[in-house]
Amino acid sequence: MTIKLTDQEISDALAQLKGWELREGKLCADLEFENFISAFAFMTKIAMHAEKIDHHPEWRNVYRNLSIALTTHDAGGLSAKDLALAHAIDQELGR
Ligand SMILES: C[C@H](O)[C@H](O)[C@H]1CNC2=NC(N)=NC(=O)C2=N1
Repeated sequence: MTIKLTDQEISDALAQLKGWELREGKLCADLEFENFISAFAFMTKIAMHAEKIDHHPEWRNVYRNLSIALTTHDAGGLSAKDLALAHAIDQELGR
């Protein structure tokens, strides 16, 4: 069972993360790319990383837009794994 972050831990983490916000208990970001292929190429890179760390995003892609929501199913909320994946996504974005 993965340990769920406390509200304080989440608040502290959000202060470190730019472009992410808490929505309905999930760590969310809305991204816009140059075109569909750029968005999908990004998703492919993140998919490979997610598989490597065995932690997967919930996401919705419409054309060049990608909405990401991170949560840890077996913690019933946010865990350190979500923060790590958010940082990996930001690194891939170069932000
Ligand atoms: C069986 C498999 O290891 C688990 O389902 C992993 C895979 N990826 C996961 N991803 C996310 N976001 N939350 C999980 O609890 C989770 N658990």
